[in-house]
Amino acid sequence: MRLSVIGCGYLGAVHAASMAQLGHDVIGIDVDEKKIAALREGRAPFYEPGLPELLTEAGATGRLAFSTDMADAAGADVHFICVGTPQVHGEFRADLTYVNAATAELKPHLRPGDVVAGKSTVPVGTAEAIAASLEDTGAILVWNPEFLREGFAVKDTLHPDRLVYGVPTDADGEPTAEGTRAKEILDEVYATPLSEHTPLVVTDYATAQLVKVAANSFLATKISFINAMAELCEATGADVTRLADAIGYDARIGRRFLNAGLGFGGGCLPKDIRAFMARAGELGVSDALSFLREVDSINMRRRVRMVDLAREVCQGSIVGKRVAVLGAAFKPDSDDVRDSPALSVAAQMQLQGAHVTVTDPQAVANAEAKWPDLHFAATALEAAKDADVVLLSTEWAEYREIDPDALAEVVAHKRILDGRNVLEPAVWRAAGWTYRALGRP
Ligand SMILES: NC(=O)C1=CN([C@@H]2O[C@H](COP(=O)(O)OP(=O)(O)OC[C@H]3O[C@@H](n4cnc5c(N)ncnc54)[C@H](O)[C@@H]3O)[C@@H](O)[C@H]2O)C=CC1
Ligand SMILES: O=C(O)[C@H]1O[C@H](OP(=O)(O)OP(=O)(O)OC[C@H]2O[C@@H](n3ccc(=O)[nH]c3=O)[C@H](O)[C@@H]2O)[C@H](O)[C@@H](O)[C@@H]1O
Repeated sequence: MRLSVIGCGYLGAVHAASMAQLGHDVIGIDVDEKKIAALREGRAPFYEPGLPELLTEAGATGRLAFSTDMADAAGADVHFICVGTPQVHGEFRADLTYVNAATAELKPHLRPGDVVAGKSTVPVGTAEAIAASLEDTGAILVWNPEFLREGFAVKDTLHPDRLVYGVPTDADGEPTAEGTRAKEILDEVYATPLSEHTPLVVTDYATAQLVKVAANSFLATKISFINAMAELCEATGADVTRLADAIGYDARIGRRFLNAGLGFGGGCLPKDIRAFMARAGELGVSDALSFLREVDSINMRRRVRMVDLAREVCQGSIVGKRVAVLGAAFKPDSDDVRDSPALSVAAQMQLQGAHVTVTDPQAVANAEAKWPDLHFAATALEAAKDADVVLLSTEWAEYREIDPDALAEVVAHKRILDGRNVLEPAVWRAAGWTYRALGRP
């Protein structure tokens, strides 16, 4: 099939390349000329494992092209909307400027029967408004939320846990004739994953939009739950990692997403729970989501607590202290620094008078662009030179496996803060280090 993917960021670039890999003819559109220039040369504009290979393979087939001109989307059977929906500065709600602009720019190029598939994460009600705005084109809007994780984006796109289509429905909630037609077209797009027995949920617009923010809210809640337990562990001398293991053996709870530490960041979970709260307020049901306020607060408290912990290990003050921060990305295997807990803590410590040097295997350039006042180093050993305290803030494999003796050679004081609860305390203590973590003795 002929597909267009509008917005070629972390979601769209992977979606475009993956769809070409599935055998479709794909045109990726973005307003960012640099991004499109890189993609045209078969280079990934950001770090995502597997994407460079996919771009090379799919590019070689001639099925994958990129453009900054929306007119090049004309003629596609399905147009995927993958533009950003960031948090409005200073408010909780989502900024729909890009979604609205992209659909308005696409509109003149739509033919009756074309499918427009929204993948961006939006407040419930957005799909209905877009469908109304496109009504006179005869195109059919489907809401097709995306659940990929950065770092696993290629695998998650080619082998998703589930697919969700929000289609036009009648008064009984059943797909209309247009809804059924759109489902058939999307089934063709996703024929390969569907043939792998990927569960498919076909529903109305409102449910499809809510599925996405409900899923992210649940994940955020799970992380904040274990971080709340970490606070209790800290007050009682208990170990949150053992607690997570023990409750995680209950299949109803499950161990995944129970890793306590610096909490969640990134371009999605924080802004999605806030936008969800804002939307609930507009709908007059803010009480239903008041718990998300606490989820957010628990999460943000972790960052503050980590700065306090640094102060504690430095005998009460970090002023003038050299702090090495291992990790800038919001999670390992990504160069994304949007709302990164690592950088947020690094910046706080710097603001409070510490001399902070940050390193990351992939995210230094993005981090430097966002926080030019911080110092950066290429490697952990370089960052840790003469450090009074080292903070492991993003659990990249190379930091999890770092040798305490090698690190000891370069630091001024052997003090390690394990912001992700991934180091073995006994090993570090045996090597003469002061080891501290959030929720672990
Ligand atoms: N990053 C992720 O892992 C996931 C993101 N999402 C959602 O997908 C959406 C996109 O997220 P990301 O890819 O992370 O954002 P991003 O910021 O990396 O990419 C958005 C892209 O849209 C482009 N764009 C903006 N206006 C445009 C227009 N009028 N026409 C064409 N392109 C335009 C931007 O230049 C940018 O390259 C958001 O709603 C996000 O919540 C959903 C699931 C996973
Ligand atoms: O909507 C989105 O964009 C995506 O948001 C998240 O994916 P992502 O942001 O890539 O990363 P996660 O793996 O969910 O991690 C988010 C944050 O939570 C933190 N985290 C994760 C797991 C955990 O146990 N503890 C924890 O603190 C991570 O360090 C990271 O900062 C969801 O997992 C995806 O399903 C969703 O599609």
